[in-house]
Amino acid sequence: MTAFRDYASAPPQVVALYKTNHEKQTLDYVLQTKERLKDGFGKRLGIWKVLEMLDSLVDESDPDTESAQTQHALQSAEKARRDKQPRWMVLACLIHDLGKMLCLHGFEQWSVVGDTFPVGIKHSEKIVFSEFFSENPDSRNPKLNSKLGIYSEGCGLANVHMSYGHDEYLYNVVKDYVPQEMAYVIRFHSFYAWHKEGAYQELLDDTDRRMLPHLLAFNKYDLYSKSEALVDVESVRDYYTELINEFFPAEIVF
Ligand SMILES: O[C@H]1[C@H](O)[C@@H](O)[C@H](O)[C@@H](O)[C@H]1O
Ligand SMILES: [Fe+2]
Ligand SMILES: [Fe+2]
Repeated sequence: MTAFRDYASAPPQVVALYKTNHEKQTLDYVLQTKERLKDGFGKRLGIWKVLEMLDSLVDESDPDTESAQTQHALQSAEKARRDKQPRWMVLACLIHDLGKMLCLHGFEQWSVVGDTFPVGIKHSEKIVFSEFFSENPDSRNPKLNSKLGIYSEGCGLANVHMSYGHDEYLYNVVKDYVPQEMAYVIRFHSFYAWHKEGAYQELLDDTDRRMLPHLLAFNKYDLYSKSEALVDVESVRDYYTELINEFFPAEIVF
């Protein structure tokens, strides 16, 4: 593998996913979906169990991995663990994509995976496949298509509606159990137009500036672990169940 995130030569399913995602993720869609999932699916599950449930889910938006999500989680976490990252960071790596279990509840991949972006504001050209926003109805609404849109300068990303997907869903599920840094990394890890490309500076507040280094440290494990050897699940199970138990009760509501 030569480079990660090479969307210029991405396979057709990646392009198709982003086309649908960019056309359908409107402010209305996001508000409705947040309301619909505000209490999740009301199902009590253990974190490790959800991780195992993802062992046949392959992310169609990702040009860099054909492995199932259970492996992606373990590869990211193992890389962070080898680097002696704090325990919260290793756990963040392990669970950050668990929100993809939305796919097991009938959500189509365009509504679950891929990079995220703010809605209710002009779409930045720094978002991958930004040309597909021409078919998003919000692009034709002058109120939603200006420099600040529905937001005010420096309002902070916590007050911005992001396109809905695995990040926002999981943030909502885990936010009361984990440290702020960890919740933040989970919520914004797919917002590459900001954390990698520097777009949307006008929305940031001090919390966002304080959290950015954690997000960038995390991103290294999320992205650059994808070409590594597969992890033998049984050999790391005890280590990770102990780590999970340090932060979470046996079951939480998904
Ligand atoms: O294709 C990937 C994948 O869906 C990741 O889970 C997400 O966090 C990334 O932003 C995206 O580029
Ligand atoms: Fe992700
Ligand atoms: Fe990931």
